[in-house]
Amino acid sequence: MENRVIVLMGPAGAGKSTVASYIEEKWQVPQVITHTTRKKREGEVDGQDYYFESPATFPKNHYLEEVEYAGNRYGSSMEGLERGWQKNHLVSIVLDTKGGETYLEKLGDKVCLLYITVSNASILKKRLVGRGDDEVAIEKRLNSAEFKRDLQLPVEMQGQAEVIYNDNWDETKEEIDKLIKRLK
Ligand SMILES: Nc1ncnc2c1ncn2[C@@H]1O[C@H](COP(=O)(O)OP(=O)(O)OP(=O)(O)O)[C@@H](O)[C@H]1O
Ligand SMILES: Nc1nc2c(ncn2[C@@H]2O[C@H](COP(=O)(O)O)[C@@H](O)[C@H]2O)c(=O)[nH]1
Repeated sequence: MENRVIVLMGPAGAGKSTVASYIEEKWQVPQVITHTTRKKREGEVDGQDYYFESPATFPKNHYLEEVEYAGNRYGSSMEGLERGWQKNHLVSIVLDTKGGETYLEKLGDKVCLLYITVSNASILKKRLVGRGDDEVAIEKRLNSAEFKRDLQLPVEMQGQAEVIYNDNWDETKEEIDKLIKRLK
């Protein structure tokens, strides 16, 4: 079987991490862990949700791509991807759309792009509040250029990415199950 990576993109709060956890639990598709300088949210675990870095340690890793998102740095490594592929030929990674474009450029048909969004963007803030995010961090995120950019799938990826509207979790699971059965 050829190695492939499902790249999950979409606006903050759309449900990218929720989908990544679901496909890991239900379909044993491991998640590639990325690096960030962002502060841990309550319940997040180093090495499980992210490799949490300081501004001093972040540049010491070797990245396939790295971005700044709402004032924090994020990066993913080829080593992380290879570690995932040692466990399974199909893995997933959660990236912003800029990272998704880089993956497509660098990895070509090894990449399966999946854009998760919602029909009404006003629900996104409610989901971030419900997740327990800090109020100041939510405002900073919602006002960031990166959040606004990721409200739409960039033109370059239109027609190349699957799009799922995660308005209703039961319906989303059905869509995801169909996609994974095609890729497995
Ligand atoms: N279909 C859904 N209906 C209601 N709540 C949902 C749904 N999907 C996810 N959520 C909830 O919305 C919140 C945000 O989801 P999640 O953390 O997966 O979003 P995300 O896209 O990864 O966000 P971010 O980019 O900010 O990390 C979580 O509390 C999650 O449980
Ligand atoms: N291009 C990359 N984007 C990444 C990476 N790791 C996470 N992300 C994206 O950043 C934002 C914010 O994430 P959050 O956990 O702080 O909510 C989100 O869009 C993620 O998809 C990465 O290594 N590269």
